[in-house]
Amino acid sequence: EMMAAEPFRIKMVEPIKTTTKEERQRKIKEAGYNVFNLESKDVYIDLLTDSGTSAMSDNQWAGMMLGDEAYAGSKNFYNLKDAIKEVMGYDYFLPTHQGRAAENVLFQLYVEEGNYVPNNMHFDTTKAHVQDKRGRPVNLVIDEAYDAKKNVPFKGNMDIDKLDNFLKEHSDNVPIVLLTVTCNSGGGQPVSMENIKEVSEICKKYNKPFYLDACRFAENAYFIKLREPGYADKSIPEITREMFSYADGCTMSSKKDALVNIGGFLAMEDEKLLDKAKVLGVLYEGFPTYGGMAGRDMEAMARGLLEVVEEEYLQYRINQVNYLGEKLKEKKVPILEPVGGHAVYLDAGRFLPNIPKDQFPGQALTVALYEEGGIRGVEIGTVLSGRDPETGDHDYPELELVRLTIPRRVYTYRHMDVVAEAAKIIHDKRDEIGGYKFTYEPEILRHFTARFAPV
Ligand SMILES: CC1=C(O)/C(=C\N=C(/Cc2ccc(O)c(F)c2)C(=O)O)C(COP(=O)(O)O)=CN1
Repeated sequence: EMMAAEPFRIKMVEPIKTTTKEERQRKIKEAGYNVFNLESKDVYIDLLTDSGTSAMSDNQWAGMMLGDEAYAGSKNFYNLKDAIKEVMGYDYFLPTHQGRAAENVLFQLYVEEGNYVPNNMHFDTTKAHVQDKRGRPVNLVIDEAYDAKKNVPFKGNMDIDKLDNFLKEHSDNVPIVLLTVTCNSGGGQPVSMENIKEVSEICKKYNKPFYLDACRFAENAYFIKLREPGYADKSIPEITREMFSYADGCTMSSKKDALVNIGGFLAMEDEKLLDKAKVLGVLYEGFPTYGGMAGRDMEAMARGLLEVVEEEYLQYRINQVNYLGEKLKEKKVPILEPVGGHAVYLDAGRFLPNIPKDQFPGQALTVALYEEGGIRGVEIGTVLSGRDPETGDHDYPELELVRLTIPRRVYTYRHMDVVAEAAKIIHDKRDEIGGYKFTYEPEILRHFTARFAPV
């Protein structure tokens, strides 16, 4: 059947400027070789994150004009409640200003000093908020997740035996079990419905609350439809409702799979939990019918949740990310396989094998991408991983990656070609690339504001 083009036409554009290589070399030096310190105007193709960077639809923008900014009982809150019910099946939710705010509330309710919190893989804000409550994040993803060359359909899966054994040994010290869909730290890899069901059964066996980190739930559902037997003929909402039916609730950063620039929520089945969450919501986010957002933001989010589960959108979204991955593979640039739902992850460890982990190969490749093409990726490796609180040494992750994160409905296939070309040019001269050292290393979430120098 005919190939499909983008399921939209473009009504407004946001001009971007190219810069010269000399300008970029000066800018990145001034930024302490940390792309988080760059100004957006100095970035040509910004692949730092898919979080909050989506393009909204005309339907969502129209919703921005319908903000009911009542302090309590905003109609946008009720529209959002209906959208959450439609797509996730949950009756109760607490709006928050973004995903980490939902994590903050949930973990304050559940996590106490010394607790373990199992997850397939914690992303860094989830890890940071568990640690902020003196808990210990534990990653129990399947071993294949750490083999960048292994092409496995559901690489985000929790290792069920590991989880069972962990709970057998530590059950009294585990207040809650999380599952991140898709698994960002592992390469935007999906979790199968069967695995979600199995995690749910184990949590019931040990009587543990089970929450999904739902940031990229729609992309996860699309992979289930494509790859899992029995789901090819199901609609995306049928699949998403089944996913959430196995969990007690979810944290959600709407900045990803709700197609908005700000916002999030904590959703749950249990009204009593909502009552407890509301107390913290009032303290940290705002009255429970706005939760740190304007009414207009909630309206855009309600409409975004209904749009993100549309199949032709997901087909376009997943195919565009995969296109970049295929282009890079054609050019022999090492990437993590299979290509993720929201990003292509360059395998900096294989790309720059001569740079030791404590000289940050991912950081070196991120800097090179900016200098070569004005492209901003993000290091997902030793820098992001931070230091082990017990040993004080770097908390070395298995993989040294650079995430090329594709915003939703923003860039064209031509932009993908430019990114692949820049990566190829760097790959051809990779022996000239050296490592980096800290000149300033902050205490927590160091990757945001750290400064580096070439060793
Ligand atoms: C699976 C998961 C996330 O991916 C996530 C966020 N992700 C970001 C933004 C980001 C966050 C921290 C960084 O060091 C970073 F460099 C990028 C991202 O790009 O991937 C959050 C938190 O959701 P919030 O951002 O709405 O609070 C919770 N869970």
